[in-house]
Amino acid sequence: MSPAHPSSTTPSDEPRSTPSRVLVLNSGSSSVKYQLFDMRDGGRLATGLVERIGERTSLVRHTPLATGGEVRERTGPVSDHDAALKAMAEELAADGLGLDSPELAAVGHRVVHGGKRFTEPTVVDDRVLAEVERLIPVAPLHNPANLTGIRTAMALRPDLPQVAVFDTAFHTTMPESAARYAIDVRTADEHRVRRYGFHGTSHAYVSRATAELLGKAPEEVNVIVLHLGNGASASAVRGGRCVDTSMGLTPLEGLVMGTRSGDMDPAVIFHLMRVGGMSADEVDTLLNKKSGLVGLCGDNDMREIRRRMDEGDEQAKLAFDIYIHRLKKYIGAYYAVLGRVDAVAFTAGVGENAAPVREAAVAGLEGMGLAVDAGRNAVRGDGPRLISPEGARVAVAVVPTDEEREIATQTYALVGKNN
Ligand SMILES: Nc1ncnc2c1ncn2[C@@H]1O[C@H](COP(=O)(O)OP(=O)(O)O)[C@@H](O)[C@H]1O
Ligand SMILES: CC(=O)OP(=O)(O)O
Ligand SMILES: [Mg+2]
Repeated sequence: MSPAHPSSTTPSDEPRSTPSRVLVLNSGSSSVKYQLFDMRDGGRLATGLVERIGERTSLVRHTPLATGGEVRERTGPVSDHDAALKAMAEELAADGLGLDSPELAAVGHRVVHGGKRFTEPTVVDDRVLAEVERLIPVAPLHNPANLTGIRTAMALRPDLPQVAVFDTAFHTTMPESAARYAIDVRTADEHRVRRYGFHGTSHAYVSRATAELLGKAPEEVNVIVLHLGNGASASAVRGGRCVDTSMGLTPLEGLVMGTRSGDMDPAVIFHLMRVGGMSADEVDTLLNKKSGLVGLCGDNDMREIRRRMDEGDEQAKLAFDIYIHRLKKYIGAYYAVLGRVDAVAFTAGVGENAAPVREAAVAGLEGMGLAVDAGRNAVRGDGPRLISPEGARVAVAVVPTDEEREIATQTYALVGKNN
């Protein structure tokens, strides 16, 4: 692929090497996170985020790792995703790492909903854009932001491959018995109602990294992955392939999350509409944005919930107990689905940092071979680590996820293959 523009970062008299940088965009409903990688050595050149998009106090934070410069941070209104991506492009350009760089090989995008069709990372063309757009009704918080990210990057660098890496892809191996809801088959098929699952890039990465931690090949191990971030999901991975996951048609099903309810009797919705007089949109907002931990106790950050619990706050304690109860149910369910479990891996913001959550989730499961060693659980660290006692039948581990690196790896592999 030939670069479109000359760049200030590469003196014109130097021979140009094959482009080896990948920019990864993870656009959420109100934030854009980005990372720039040099794929020759896997080094991170820059990372950044734009938060609270659409508010007056949006935050832009850029960390120029390549130059070793100071973290740059500013607050002020960033009106929409388009503006957020322009802010990102400016920050990168200020470090000589702009999108016009001939060293950029591709942009990798996290796309949350890819339906049933996309089982692999895919170079974006009009057909892909149309399909991601068609799926907006089942990922209203995520797919529109993902599309804006792709379109803006395309406008800035029309010559560059844009690669979509789908949250749903890893889960397409689920058997029909796990993927189907027990509803009328014709209605389900007509409206493509089935369980797709999300956070797949993280579940794939963490299940592989867990096998590595155990010194085994992915094909040899069965792992339960607990991705506990603001959005949260569990998966059952047999020999490297996903056989069940807790999120469904949309990222609302399953575990208790920061702002989402997770599982409940679907009749709650009819009840709220018929008896509570709420509209479909109001119930949607209630369950996606005002439920979960924030709905139960007013806070969605596990740090704040633990702090309140330390002060004897009963509401925070109940929210924590409900969160843990659901988590434990999924561990049990996936143990049964897998039959044999080699490891349970905790990951994402809560899973990697909240030792009390890990301890409580596994408490009482000694009969299943699951236990946490208090000393090991209390150790803070960056890398994958075991927290189960020596000689435990089932390994319990903390395995930090790295969705951006995984997206970069998949993007670079695909672009390399196509060249
Ligand atoms: N030190 C910590 N202790 C407990 N919980 C933490 C800690 N750091 C982060 N978290 C939790 O992680 C959440 C964010 O997780 P993250 O995986 O970054 O979410 P997302 O990618 O969905 O935005 C926070 O809302 C908070 O609940
Ligand atoms: C799919 C999903 O829930 O993503 P996130 O955790 O980034 O909101
Ligand atoms: Mg996340």
